[in-house]
Amino acid sequence: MKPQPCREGPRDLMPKTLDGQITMEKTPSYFVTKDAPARISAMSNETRLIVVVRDPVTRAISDYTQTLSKRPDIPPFENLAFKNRTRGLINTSWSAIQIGIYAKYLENWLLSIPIRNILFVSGERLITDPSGELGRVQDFLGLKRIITDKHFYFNKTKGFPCLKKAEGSSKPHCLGKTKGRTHPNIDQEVVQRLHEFYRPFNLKFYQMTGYNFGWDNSKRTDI
Ligand SMILES: Nc1ncnc2c1ncn2[C@@H]1O[C@H](COP(=O)(O)OS(=O)(=O)O)[C@@H](OP(=O)(O)O)[C@H]1O
Repeated sequence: MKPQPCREGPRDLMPKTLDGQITMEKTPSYFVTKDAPARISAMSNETRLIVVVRDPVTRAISDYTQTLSKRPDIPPFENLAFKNRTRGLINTSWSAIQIGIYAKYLENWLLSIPIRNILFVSGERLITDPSGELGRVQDFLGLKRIITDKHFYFNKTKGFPCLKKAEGSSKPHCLGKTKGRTHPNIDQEVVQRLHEFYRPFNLKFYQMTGYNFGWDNSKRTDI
């Protein structure tokens, strides 16, 4: 059977772009969607990807916190994270755990997209140095560095950097309530076991991207 033309592909859903304009689309789940790389590559070989990654252990806890906010009756993180806690067997079929195996997903992307077309942004540095990370984003997209540290301030109440002025307004703007939630306290032994679990995958990811994200307490190097 011949493949049918894809009608509702990402391109059909995007606004028309004039020369000199860049259209951006943000769908975090693309990173872990098997067919996304080939479909995006078939759509245009000029597509650039920006992937924000954070320590997979924190990511798993953040993912759990998000689910917990919608379904407060779910079991504790510690129960979901293991297939067998006594034996320290991690439940890799739980999506919160699986998505953090970044190297596995990146391998699939690299079958369709050259690594030079992918920018990896450190989720940790996006918080500690938002203008630095956004500087890299602007360079990667071939844009003039318009956004600088002058645009941000640290909001103590939110506990995160916020914009001094939102676009089209003179008022400060922080991200909404669903960004920067307080995480539940997780048993430190479980956190430790998860760090051990991710370590080889993280090291592979550092090798593939050429950047040590510093999630394994080893020396961090700049891109
Ligand atoms: N400036 C600023 N303000 C608030 N939050 C910030 C900021 N920069 C990065 N972060 C981190 O972004 C995390 C939420 O992103 P999401 O996981 O919802 O992103 S997405 O679902 O992939 O779109 C969110 O994760 P949680 O802390 O677990 O809520 C934040 O840690």
